[in-house]
Amino acid sequence: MASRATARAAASHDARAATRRARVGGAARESAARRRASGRATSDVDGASGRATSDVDGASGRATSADAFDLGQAIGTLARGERGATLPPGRVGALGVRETLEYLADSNGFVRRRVERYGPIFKTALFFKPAIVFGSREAVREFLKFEGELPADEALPETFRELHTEYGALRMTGSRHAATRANFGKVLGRAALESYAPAIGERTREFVEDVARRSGKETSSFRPGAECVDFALDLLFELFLGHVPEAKYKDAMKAYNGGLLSLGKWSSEFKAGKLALEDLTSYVEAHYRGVKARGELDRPEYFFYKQYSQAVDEFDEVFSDDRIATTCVLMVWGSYIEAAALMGHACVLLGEHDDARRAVLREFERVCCDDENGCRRIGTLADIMSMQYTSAVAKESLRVMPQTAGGLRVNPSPRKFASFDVPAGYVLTADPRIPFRDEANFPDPDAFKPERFVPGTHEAKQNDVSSETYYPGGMGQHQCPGISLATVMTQIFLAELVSAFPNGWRGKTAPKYVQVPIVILDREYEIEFLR
Ligand code: HEM
Repeated sequence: MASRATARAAASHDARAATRRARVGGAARESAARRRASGRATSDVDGASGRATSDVDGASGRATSADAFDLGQAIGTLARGERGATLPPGRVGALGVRETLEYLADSNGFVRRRVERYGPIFKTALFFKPAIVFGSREAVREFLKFEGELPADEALPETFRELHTEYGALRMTGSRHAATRANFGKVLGRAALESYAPAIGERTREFVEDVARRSGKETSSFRPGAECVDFALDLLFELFLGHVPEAKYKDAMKAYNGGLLSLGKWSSEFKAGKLALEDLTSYVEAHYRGVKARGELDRPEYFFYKQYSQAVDEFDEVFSDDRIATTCVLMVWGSYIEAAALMGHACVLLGEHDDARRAVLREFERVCCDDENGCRRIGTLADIMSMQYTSAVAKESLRVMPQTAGGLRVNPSPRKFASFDVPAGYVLTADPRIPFRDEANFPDPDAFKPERFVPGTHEAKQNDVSSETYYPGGMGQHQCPGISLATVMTQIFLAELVSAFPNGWRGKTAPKYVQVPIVILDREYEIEFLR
């Protein structure tokens, strides 16, 4: 409670300072760019004299209001041996406590305020580690040239590292990681989506019909934050295990997720998460062995198991049953909250944008409905691929309501990057939220405009998924292999929703979000459908 209050206080202080100092977008970016171009970008404490010199206005050279001496930053600069180095503008502080708490309280706002103040590259602290956050096209391009050599493992918190297990891809590099990713392609690529589509279509229709049945009155209410999470968890269990396990394993998955984000190994959440992981893995391993022993691996519901039964590691050794079971648990964990967050955000955005909602409905009717038979379920990848506008809604939802940051990488030795010095030990992160809000990439960036992502348009070509300006699943070696699955789930959900509730819906209050581990609608937030 106390730390939340501190975070809020820090956030509002910075917001006031930002309002005083900088305008949104162009001017601040230009000023930062000018500082860089003129080589006058300064470290927060002048290396030679120890004087505070932060944030000299790029155009005039006048000192600005942020010049007030910052003791925490001065101590941190000395302790980290950064005197004389030319780091990007920004503040790390002594231990990064203030920045970390502010980030945890409102991560999207945290990045937005700093971009307004410093431009598209700044230093800060993330999870108590000094970090350089960037997002211009040029910086991203330069980063990709060396990103493959950077360890991802060291940037992860200790609790996460242990619970993510030795089989977790986020901890791997090199040939071991490449072999692991080759298997992702088989369970998350095109053939996999083709295989999952009928189950996604069927379960989503049941889910939406259930919501519609709840109330015969004027309106029926829906809590997307809670209900999409529960739905996505069931569905992803079914896609990857071939069935939905009993409730205690769903609770175990939530406890496992809690453990991954716990503050320390001493915490009750970590201990509960560890036990939950053991329970889940034993359960999946026993189930997988049963399927294999009964010769059922070729049944369509066991597509995922089948692929992993043939998976090999970097030495061409087949995966052990234990590894297959752990991978399966990690995949459900890695996907359910992310997919649910996107479903919820897209639902809220469509509720607020009638034109977009009607366009999704028209597209669904064109693909799936006819006068004689009514509207069939979406059941094939071809159906999904032909719903380009609905796909664009999912992509634009990821842009206007980003749910995750980019991946974190630790810089192992001092380097020059984007003309700045980056000391060893700094986290480097290409943050998708920076290009997402850049006018140059997305004109009128605050507006929700799915048309931007309809294939064929100039913006769509420029911002293709995984481009240097649109990378909602991070970039480089650990780039998310599951965005397409989340998008497919969201497309089908939206299509069913607009068709079940053609008069639309609205929030009972303004949307509320939980910020950590990812940005997702609060479980209590309610919308009501209009009949
Ligand atoms: C819209 C939804 C999603 C978003 C925004 C998202 C975002 C991310 C991000 C930011 C990363 C880290 C990249 C990095 O460290 O560079 C990641 C990694 C990963 N994601 Fe997703 N994700 C989503 C959905 C999914 C789904 C549905 C799956 C399915 C299983 C999935 C599986 C993974 C895996 C396995 C990794 C680790 C890849 C590796 O280490 O090589 N994600 N995701």
